Amino acid sequence: MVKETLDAPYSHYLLDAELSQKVDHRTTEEMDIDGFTLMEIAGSSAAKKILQHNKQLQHNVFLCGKGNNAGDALVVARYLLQHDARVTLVFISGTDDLSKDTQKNLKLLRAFDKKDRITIYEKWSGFSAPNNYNFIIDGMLGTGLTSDLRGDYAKAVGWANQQQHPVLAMDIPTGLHPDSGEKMGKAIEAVRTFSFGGRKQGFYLNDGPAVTGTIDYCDLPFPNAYKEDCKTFALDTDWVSLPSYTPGKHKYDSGVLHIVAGSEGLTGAAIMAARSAWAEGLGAIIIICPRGLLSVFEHNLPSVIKKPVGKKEDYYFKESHAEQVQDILQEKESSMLLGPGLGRNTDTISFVEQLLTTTTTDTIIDADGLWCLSQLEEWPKTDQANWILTPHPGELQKLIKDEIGEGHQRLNTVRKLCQENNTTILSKGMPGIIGTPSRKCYLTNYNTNYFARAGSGDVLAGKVSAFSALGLAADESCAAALLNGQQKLSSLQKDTNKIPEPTDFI
Ligand SMILES: NC(=O)C1=CN([C@@H]2O[C@H](COP(=O)(O)OP(=O)(O)OC[C@H]3O[C@@H](n4cnc5c(N)ncnc54)[C@H](OP(=O)(O)O)[C@@H]3O)[C@@H](O)[C@H]2O)[C@H](O)CC1
Ligand SMILES: [K+]
Repeated sequence: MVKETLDAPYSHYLLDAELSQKVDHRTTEEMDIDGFTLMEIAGSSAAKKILQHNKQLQHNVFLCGKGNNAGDALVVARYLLQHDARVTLVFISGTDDLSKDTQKNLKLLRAFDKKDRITIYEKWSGFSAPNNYNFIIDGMLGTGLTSDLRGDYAKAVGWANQQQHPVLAMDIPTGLHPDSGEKMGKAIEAVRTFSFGGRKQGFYLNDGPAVTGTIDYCDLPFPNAYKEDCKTFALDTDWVSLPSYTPGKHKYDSGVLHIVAGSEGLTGAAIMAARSAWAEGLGAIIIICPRGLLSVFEHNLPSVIKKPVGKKEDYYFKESHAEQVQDILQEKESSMLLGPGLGRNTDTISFVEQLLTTTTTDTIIDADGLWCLSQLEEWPKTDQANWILTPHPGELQKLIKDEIGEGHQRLNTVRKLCQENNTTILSKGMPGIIGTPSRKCYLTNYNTNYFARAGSGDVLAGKVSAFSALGLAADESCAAALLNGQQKLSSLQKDTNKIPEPTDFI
């Protein structure tokens, strides 16, 4: 099994609807903490955060469904009422069928209203918005969403999204699927989402990032052990430590990376990857290339050692080169980056197959290396070899020989592929997904669309390979590379409005 070392704190566990409901259920059943208490904790912590940021609240509109999500909103309403704000409640499904705890909270809210400051609409059709108000609070649907938005729910969401007033969502923007991040017909476009007891996986997939706004995590007293089934985590700089540079005594003590790359006309990718890896402080980078390309690398990469294979007239890798490459790899303990600019000759596919069949070196496979792999009937992976694959969506599709779809489907594909092949995958796209052999997946929490430019993939592959060569485990190498990109992006955005170029991430 590939060694995995990422260990997300519980605050970075991303729940799906099933796990949310299971954790909720176990807490009420086994810990004897009733749902009303959980609702009070959820709603009161959201209310306190709202009041902290907004001292002058005069009037707020609450859109309520009939389940417990509405109960959370009613708790918020009570706190705001206590701070003298007026409250308009709209019950999309009326009040006859409210869940038990939501019913209780409505009764309690009414008991707090001594100054006639609450207006209640029992159905959507009669609702007319007050002239002036601060926020729309979305308490229509949470984890109980089961299908595309029906009837008046869809109308209420459409209305809320057209208003100038910001929408604050309870737990999940109504209409967003908690697991897939897809809009179920329509979804509330929130400026802030108060997420109770755990952020939801769907916030980071598909439409999720566009509609959740700022996510405020509100803790609930759920025992950590109940979350152990969780297999999806948010990747963030606050819990993954990036490696710091420590020079070794000798160049071969400080991390060695072999880059097996290049074919005629395709040397740029390897040059970008080598520069990117070199910037992380490796002791040595050794480019292994077909001998005919030696002068290109000599000219462009003075700090890099070159080990050409084959004859002067070889401009791409052939099967007969595999043994020589394997001998070079065995000279030094190292990681290998296989793929940048390899080209797509039939002989190169055989070379890749032959090399992978024999090598036990930790291998990062990118670009044409992935293409060659996709042409093979079976992956020639030895049990001892640790692989990291770094496909963009098109390459992933080729690898599985099927459609992969958007974020959620891609997440499921990556999870399955990693487990079946005992490999780590850094799946590029929005979000970036790291998949591991144990089925655990990590999702990036920033706009990775900035990397969708030619050359970015080579820079990223260089970083993953550098961190692997520096001794990080496969999952950590991917995480460090993605977070390295996030840090560079945020310092670039602080200093300038320039559209980031791949070289900015070196
Ligand atoms: N996680 C926790 O521990 C806590 C969660 N809280 C909050 O509770 C919600 C989940 O509450 P739940 O009652 O299970 O579900 P919802 O409030 O989301 O709503 C379920 C009702 O919605 C109807 N429904 C479902 N899909 C649709 C749709 N597409 N269109 C219209 N209506 C829909 C459904 O009614 P049916 O009669 O149609 O079946 C449900 O009745 C969670 O998200 C948190 O906000 C607690 O307050 C704290 C602890
Ligand atoms: K909601």
